[in-house]
Amino acid sequence: MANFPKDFLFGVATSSYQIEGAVNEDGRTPSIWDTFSKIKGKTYNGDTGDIACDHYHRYKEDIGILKEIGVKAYRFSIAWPRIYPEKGKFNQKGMDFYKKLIDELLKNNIKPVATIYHWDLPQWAGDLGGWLNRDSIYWYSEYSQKLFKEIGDVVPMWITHNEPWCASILSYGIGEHAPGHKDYREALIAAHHILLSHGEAVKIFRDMNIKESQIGITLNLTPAYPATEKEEDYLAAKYADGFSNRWFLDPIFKGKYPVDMIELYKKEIGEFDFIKNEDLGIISQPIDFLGINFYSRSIVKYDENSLIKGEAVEGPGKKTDMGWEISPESLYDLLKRIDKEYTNMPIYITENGAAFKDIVNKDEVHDQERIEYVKEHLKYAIKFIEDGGNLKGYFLWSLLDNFEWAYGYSKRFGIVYVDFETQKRILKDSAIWYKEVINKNLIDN
Ligand SMILES: N=[N+]=NCCCCNC(=O)[C@@H]1[C@H]2[C@H](O)[C@@H](O)[C@H](O)[C@@H](CO)[C@@H]12
Repeated sequence: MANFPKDFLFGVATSSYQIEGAVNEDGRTPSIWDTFSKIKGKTYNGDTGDIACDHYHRYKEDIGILKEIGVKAYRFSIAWPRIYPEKGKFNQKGMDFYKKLIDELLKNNIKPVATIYHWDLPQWAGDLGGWLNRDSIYWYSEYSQKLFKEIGDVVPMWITHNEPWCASILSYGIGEHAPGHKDYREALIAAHHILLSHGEAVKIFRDMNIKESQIGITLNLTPAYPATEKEEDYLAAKYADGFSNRWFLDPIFKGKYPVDMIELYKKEIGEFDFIKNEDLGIISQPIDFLGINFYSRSIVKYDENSLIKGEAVEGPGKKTDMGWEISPESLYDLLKRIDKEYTNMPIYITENGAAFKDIVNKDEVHDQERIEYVKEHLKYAIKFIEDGGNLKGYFLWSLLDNFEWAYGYSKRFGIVYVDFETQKRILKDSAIWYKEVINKNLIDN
């Protein structure tokens, strides 16, 4: 048996484009994901977020489920295209949806945790170059300042960005996510402007002196391990760590980009002329907490021909339906590393969870693999806390089965099953198990 601290914050997480639907309602205009998902071949089966979990209309029912599970906090994201459907034009109706959502959460004694940006950039911004345009920091500043004014007093935890790595590298470099570009220089420019917009939003938040509220950022961090004891594989792991983790951690916590990665990238992308003198000082504004999204680790072997001198090899552990190795001990390694090398400010695991092939049988879903996945990761979370680690909460990804980006509806991460034909919700065994963990504040072995 392993106990959590008494004030440990148990939550679940979702994001706007993945669950809301209602993409043309109350003034919302398209995001880059509305556009991208309609391009043939970009998403599994041509799936889009047009309807998703119809959460825009069913939010009261879904908050009722949060209440039933007993979560203390709910991490959701705000759809920028609902708030500013056109450049510079605020949409009160879009804002009113989130005010109603937050009111319902507070009525149910659930702490709202708002992510300002979870990848659904308004298409009007995409048309102006998106995150490649340095003006994106002004568009984002106007957006975040308006949110702080409208709901700053009822949202105790703000997350500026969800996974800058995915919003830049996966989207402008690898091309798997919107807008689907495959240009590594673009990817680093986008990453820089996203980080810069984070720093500007933190400055605005501080200047507004919003009481009883904290601000941070969520990074997806993937610990990298060498495939063998060979020196070249250790080098490959170092570069993989720079590619996934240090490129974002270092500017935020050390006020500089990692020199080894700048040297490595310079050959490919040329000069870093998009970085202005004052930028790193803005990016490294002090924050109140770090959000970490953890799913798996990477194991790499040296590869002379790859940009980052390495290629991933399959790990020995069991896999989730995403093909990601289940490696809970890597979460412990990661947390210890962050604590030792970066910060001992409060950390929240803002996403952790797994996709498995769920089968409905007489309105029940026996997802024991998902229970085991979450249980093992929570055990290592407790181990870190028992070491003195400043881990303050855990948000399970996700509340509902939802639109899994390029995988569409083919991958189910929810602890609540969604029948997308009928929109019926069914609590999986993992939801019942999580309810018990929260209620008892401990993990049974
Ligand atoms: N190097 N490297 N690799 C990074 C691999 C990215 C892993 N995917 C994520 O973190 C996304 C996060 C997202 O917030 C959520 O919107 C997604 O639904 C979940 C599930 O996919 C996770």
